[in-house]
Amino acid sequence: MSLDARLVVERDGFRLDLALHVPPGEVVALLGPNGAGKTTALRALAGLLPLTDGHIRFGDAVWDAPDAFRRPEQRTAGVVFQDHLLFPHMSTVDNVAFGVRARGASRVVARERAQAWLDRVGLAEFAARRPGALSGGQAQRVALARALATEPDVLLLDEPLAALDAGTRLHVRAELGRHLDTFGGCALLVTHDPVDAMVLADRLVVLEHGTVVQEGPPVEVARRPRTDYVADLVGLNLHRGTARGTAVSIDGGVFIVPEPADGPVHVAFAPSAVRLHRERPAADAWPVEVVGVEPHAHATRVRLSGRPSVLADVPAATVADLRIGPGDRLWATVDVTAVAVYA
Ligand SMILES: Nc1ncnc2c1ncn2[C@@H]1O[C@H](COP(=O)(O)OP(=O)(O)OP(=O)(O)O)[C@@H](O)[C@H]1O
Repeated sequence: MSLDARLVVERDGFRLDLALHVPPGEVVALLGPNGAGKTTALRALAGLLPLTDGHIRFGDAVWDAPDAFRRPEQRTAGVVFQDHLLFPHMSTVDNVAFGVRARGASRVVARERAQAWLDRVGLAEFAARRPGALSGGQAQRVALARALATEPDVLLLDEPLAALDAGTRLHVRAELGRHLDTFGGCALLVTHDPVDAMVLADRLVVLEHGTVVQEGPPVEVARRPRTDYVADLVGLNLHRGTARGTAVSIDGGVFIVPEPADGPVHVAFAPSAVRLHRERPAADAWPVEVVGVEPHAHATRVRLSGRPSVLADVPAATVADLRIGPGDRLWATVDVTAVAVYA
């Protein structure tokens, strides 16, 4: 059964309007900048926030609609929040058993299932510990076990890895990925982190100001960003221009692209595809001024203003060779084979 929703939530001048259809087995990542409405969407799905308008249905069951509202415990959803919210006075196994009990299982069945799930997340020996005696990564895995132990139809994950340090995050992400692969229900993951989204999700839905600005498979979104936020997220230069054949006018300059097009287009390319020169090397080079130089991964990232302005990742040797520094005037070219052009 699928999750089908149109989430409209209005409050204090903010409006979320998001249509979602998630078939069983699909993992959807909701991405977006601060205040885009991601948590609002998740809270509405969990039943912690009523809709202003729209509906939430799982199969034939109506979770929210103008004339119906199911409380959180009446929805077959499992929720994992960033701060995992385990009960501090209960043992780990009781924390996991709690949700199972709340859905009507006997104490014995709930404990058995909780113990089995702790085993699956590799924490069997921590069953008797209180949450205060667990590390952040362990607590997050307990929260995941607690959500999955209820055998939810819909799994809602709100920044489940955000509170973890980089090393722990890597492990918990891999483990979460394994559980999501075998999870047969619908999963929604809210995240700021493009890596989490790319690794864990089958589909990305990008929200800005409460509305969807782009959605699609991760590879597609990463190759063809449609907003500055998405371009920044996936680390590409993005420009909008008007194409006439292989010439695209962008910001008053002319940019040569590999494939002819006509009309309004997006032009995207990686900073590593930009080449910098002291002397004008070719007719398609354009003048740029260096406005920033900073280390970036294994290269140096150079911010350049011009028509268009771009980011360039250049090897340290090139920076030294050209003596690149703020205020320098250089020429830029782009490896055209690395340029994506799309309407
Ligand atoms: N309790 C609240 N009462 C009124 N407005 C709220 C409340 N919580 C959030 N908002 C507003 O709703 C909008 C969306 O917030 P939301 O927390 O859903 O965004 P988000 O995409 O999850 O952001 P973040 O990435 O910062 O967590 C924001 O404008 C926010 O100020």
